[in-house]
Amino acid sequence: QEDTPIARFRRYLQFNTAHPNPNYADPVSFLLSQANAIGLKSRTLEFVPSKPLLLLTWPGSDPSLPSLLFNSHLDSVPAEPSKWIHPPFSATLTPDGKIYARGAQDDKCIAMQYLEAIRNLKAKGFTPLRTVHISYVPDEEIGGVDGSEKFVQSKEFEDLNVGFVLDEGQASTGDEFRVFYADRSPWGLIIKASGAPGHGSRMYDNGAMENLMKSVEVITKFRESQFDVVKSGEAMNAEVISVNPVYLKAGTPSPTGFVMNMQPSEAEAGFDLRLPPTADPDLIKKRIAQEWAPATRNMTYKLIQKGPIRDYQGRPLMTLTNESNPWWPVFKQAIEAAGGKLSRPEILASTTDTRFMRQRGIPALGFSPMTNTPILLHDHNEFLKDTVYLRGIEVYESVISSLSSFKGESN
Ligand code: MET
Ligand SMILES: [Zn+2]
Ligand SMILES: [Zn+2]
Repeated sequence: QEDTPIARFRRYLQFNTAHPNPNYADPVSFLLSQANAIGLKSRTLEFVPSKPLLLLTWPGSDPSLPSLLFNSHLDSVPAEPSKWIHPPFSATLTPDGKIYARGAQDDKCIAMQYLEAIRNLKAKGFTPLRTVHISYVPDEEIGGVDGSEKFVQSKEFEDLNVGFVLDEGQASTGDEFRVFYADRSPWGLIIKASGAPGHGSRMYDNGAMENLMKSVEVITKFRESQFDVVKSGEAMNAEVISVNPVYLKAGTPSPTGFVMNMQPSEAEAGFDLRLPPTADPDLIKKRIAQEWAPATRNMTYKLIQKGPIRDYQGRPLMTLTNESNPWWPVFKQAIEAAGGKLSRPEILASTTDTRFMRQRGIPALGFSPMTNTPILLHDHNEFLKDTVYLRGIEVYESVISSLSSFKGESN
């Protein structure tokens, strides 16, 4: 079997780590064998049975300095194989260099690039001043409750004395690398309507479907108001509140589908809501209770909040990207030293595990070195080009060597 960076990346992509039953054991043992080959220390933590967290360590020459943590998640979102041009866990490499796999961008690329960069730095005889850790965590895609959240609350994490974190970002369609100083907070919203059941032919008020559809209209209006701000150019996507319908559930099932001449007594809809870091969560909660799922329309709702919205001091979860964050210029210069350019720091439209580190006041940036690449996370036919992947390894060599050589004390 070939043993090149691309072959190793493809092997890692071939583990089926999709929810709801991600294979964690096999990718962890693969990563472990890679770590052993490179000569990194390793530990497998299990905060929840069968949900391993792999922690790799490259000790620095001054272990008293705060360390660096490079995080990536092991899991992936599901894929619909029939809608892909190549099977999502085949990691097919096309003649033009595209590697197709669920996870190619989100976020198995960085998982392997961290390792390849360290492999190369070691081969060049580089030794870090600060200790470098890599964490491979479970369950990010379902909120991180049994993964990063438990990890950052653990004694093991405390003992790492982490000074700065890099975690996943998102692809850039242009020549510049993107970097993210905050995420949006993810809420799941389930609204439920109930109403009188009745014959499909009858017209009456306050049916469950009618009540639900009224709410859907109200929410759609709010969605449009937010989207208009983006379309007019006043704000970026990630700077407004997004609310997108993700499922609808109603009707009386029959063997061939649904009973057509009955109006159901219950109807339900699910929404993905994302709040930018400075949004007021209480205001949106009020809006949900009063306008989106009002009891006066026989509606109830459930809000599923995943993770923190503020840090321990009650501040929005944001990492500074100016000179007052001593890691920032070091990171920026490392990108430039690798021949890259960073675009203006952004808020990430989606969500990552960095919110758990930022909650503790640890500076954390989102960064996945992919330029000239379509943004395909959670999409069909997710792919990454081999040349983009290999350039990313060089970028991390620069980033890891610069950050781990940084003498200045940050905290
Ligand atoms: C539900 S927590 C966030 C999981 C995933 N990274 C997302 O942004 O959708
Ligand atoms: Zn991800
Ligand atoms: Zn994802």
